[in-house]
Amino acid sequence: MTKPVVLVAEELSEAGLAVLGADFEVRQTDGADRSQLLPALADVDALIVRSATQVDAEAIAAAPKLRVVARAGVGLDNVDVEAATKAGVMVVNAPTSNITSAAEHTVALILASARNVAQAHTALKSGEWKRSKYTGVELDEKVVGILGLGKIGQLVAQRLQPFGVELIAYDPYLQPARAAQMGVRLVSLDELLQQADFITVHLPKSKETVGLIGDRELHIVKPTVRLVNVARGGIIDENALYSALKEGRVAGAGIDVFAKEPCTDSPLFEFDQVVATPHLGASTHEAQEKAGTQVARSVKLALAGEFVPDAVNVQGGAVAEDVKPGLPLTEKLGRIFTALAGEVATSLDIEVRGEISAQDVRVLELAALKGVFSGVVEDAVTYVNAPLLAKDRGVVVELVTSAESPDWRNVITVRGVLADGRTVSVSGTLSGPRQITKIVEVNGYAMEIEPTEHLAFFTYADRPGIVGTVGRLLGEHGVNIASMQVSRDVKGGKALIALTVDTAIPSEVVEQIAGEIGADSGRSVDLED
Ligand SMILES: NC(=O)C1=CN([C@@H]2O[C@H](COP(=O)(O)OP(=O)(O)OC[C@H]3O[C@@H](n4cnc5c(N)ncnc54)[C@H](O)[C@@H]3O)[C@@H](O)[C@H]2O)C=CC1
Ligand SMILES: O=C(O)C(=O)COP(=O)(O)O
Repeated sequence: MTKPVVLVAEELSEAGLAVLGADFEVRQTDGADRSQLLPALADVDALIVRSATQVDAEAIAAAPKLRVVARAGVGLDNVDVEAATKAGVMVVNAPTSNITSAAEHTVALILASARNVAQAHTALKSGEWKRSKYTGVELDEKVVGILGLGKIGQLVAQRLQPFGVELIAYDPYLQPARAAQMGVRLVSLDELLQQADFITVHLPKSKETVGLIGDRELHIVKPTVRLVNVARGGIIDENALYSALKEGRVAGAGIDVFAKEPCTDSPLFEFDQVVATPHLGASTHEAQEKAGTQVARSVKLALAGEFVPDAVNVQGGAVAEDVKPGLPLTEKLGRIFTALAGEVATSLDIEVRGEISAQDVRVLELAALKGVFSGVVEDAVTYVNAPLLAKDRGVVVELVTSAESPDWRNVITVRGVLADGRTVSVSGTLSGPRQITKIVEVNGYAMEIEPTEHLAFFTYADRPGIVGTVGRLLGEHGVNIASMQVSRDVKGGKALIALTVDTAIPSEVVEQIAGEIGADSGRSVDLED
């Protein structure tokens, strides 16, 4: 079997490569070079990048086999998540891998700016012993304004507290009480600009935040203010900052990120009071090891078709331990549903009953849809595009939960209404300490069978001799029965035979059996990949 191909388009830690191990063919390319990147994408299953690779719609279109884009770091502004979602490609990042490093680098730039470390260093090494020129300012009793009190903003706040600063922040998406717990007072953007002696930016780059600190804003700051940006270039408008520095409306700046990178000739470099680093916020051994191993694990999970907690374009977050075993079961229920229905339903209910309904089970809806559409569309169906496939086909999907489950501790049902009004349903459960999966209901008939690779279901008028006929016909075609169950509504009413068999039943044999027993319906289901 050929190994899945993982294209590593930027430097990835040894530890990350080690996690990928021997199960993958790992290729390297320079993601910043389009002429290398685009052809290299032709047959890759996964792509790992940092901030220098533009994973835009063109790159995604150049990668027809691509299943996951992994960003070994935080910012996803270089990945077109919408285009990836449309193509069914999962996008993951490593959201906490480098936040400590970014926060520490921020503190380094704040202190470097306050005490002219870089300028004095350069002067001294070129033979100048200048002390008064590089007189700085203390942090003690100063006001530090944090733009964006998210993961990194909060770590910066914690780290600056012991310096005796007053902390204020602008973040309209955070509760003031939560900020107060961290010793930070939430204020409006203008209040922050007017009050702060140091301003540090920790916002994501978005339509809203690009240019958030522009000309107007830099006219209302204190002239003694020092600005630090370890978030993304362009959030502080570079031209506006240039003018403000030139006109003495800003005292200094510490800049790690630029509107266009790499950047080696920014006009900002002409100012002695600007200390700059080449996007080094995440560049520590520790952060790179964490980012590399986290994304490598996510890539492995994604390519194995498993749930990936760090995925950003599919329901993320931790899946409760009790819910995890329900994922493969629910996907199988979806596939059985489609085999039984033989067509796309107009509406689908994913019902989760019993103890697990107390957990966040939304991911089970995705698993069901993945199963339902797996046999239907040509393209690979993933947790990412399954909801889009349902939407495109006008299938109304509802997740229903209930704590009540009279017969089983937990039951998951996929039930759908077809165009002619018929209802098709299939239910499964996980039982015992080993979480054995069982199908416990099909179209209203109770049963207990394992969802093995090959299944078949026949509905017919209840009468003697049917089991024998089914057994004989399968035997004649060399299909070995592993288990068989008969379930009926009332004696002499309708009955359903559920079979598990060792090999796939050819469709003509299914038809022959259905014909000989006068079945209303006969369906075989193959669950192997
Ligand atoms: N220089 C470097 O090497 C690194 C840079 N970064 C960048 O740092 C930035 C922050 O990262 P995290 O703290 O992990 O993100 P986060 O998502 O945890 O925090 C962002 C915060 O900004 C707030 N926010 C969003 N839009 C806003 C708006 N329009 N106005 C005010 N507040 C707004 C959010 O409510 C949130 O609290 C990102 O841009 C990321 O790409 C991250 C790691 C390393
Ligand atoms: O994680 C982030 O958002 C960063 O900015 C780090 O970028 P990098 O991985 O160092 O190219």
